[in-house]
Amino acid sequence: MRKKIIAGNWKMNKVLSEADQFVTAVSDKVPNSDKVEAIVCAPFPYLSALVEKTKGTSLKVSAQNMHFEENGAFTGEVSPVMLKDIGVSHVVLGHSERREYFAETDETVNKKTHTAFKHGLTPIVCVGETLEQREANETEGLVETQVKKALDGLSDEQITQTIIAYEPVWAIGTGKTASSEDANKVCAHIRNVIKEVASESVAEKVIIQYGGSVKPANVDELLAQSDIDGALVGGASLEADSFLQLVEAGAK
Ligand SMILES: O=C(CO)COP(=O)(O)O
Repeated sequence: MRKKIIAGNWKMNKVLSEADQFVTAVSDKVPNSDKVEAIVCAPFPYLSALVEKTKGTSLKVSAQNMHFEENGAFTGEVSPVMLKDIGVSHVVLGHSERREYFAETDETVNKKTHTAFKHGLTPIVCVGETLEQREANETEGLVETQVKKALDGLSDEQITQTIIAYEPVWAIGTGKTASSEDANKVCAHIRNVIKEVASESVAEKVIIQYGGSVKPANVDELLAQSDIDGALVGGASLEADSFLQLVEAGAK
């Protein structure tokens, strides 16, 4: 039985006092359970403070991006070495907003998955189609390519540890959720792709999240699906109460 992982992606939201209040309200309420894991993906300036504040609790702290190089002349970038050094455990890679606005490609996502593992960070790799691609029936092919390229060259052990987040772009921040059956179909397809590139036993272990307008009202139905092992949540992760409801749903 795979555990559920609920990750709240704050994107570019909150000032430090709000981030601090959120973690104060949430961290002690996250259960220490083998059924659910809870992660907050916070903006870079807060990571260090949040790692300190969550010590001794079950709430994990993730970055939302990083560079693939360890250091060097890359003004404005943050490296995996820095994230590891301050105690961050996870990093979101290839979010559709990074792909759309910041020229992230399958190739850079692949480089980043490799450096993430090199430095002991767990990658949350995002894949998903645009509305245009869905309407052209390209969803499965596109997601397959994104997954294969992101995981290229990783060992089976590393693939087992990778978290994949299926986030249809048209469902992000729009209030439109993929039906749980449609979301599950794509997540099951991703599991098949992993079976092909690694093995059945690896595919059975990999955590595949769904993301796109997940909220307390629809999370139970999504998590009840056979191949959806959690959620990557934007809007509904910004309020402590709503985030905790999502975590509770994952613990059921
Ligand atoms: O992009 C998302 C999480 O990474 C989803 O955002 P929303 O939950 O706001 O649709």
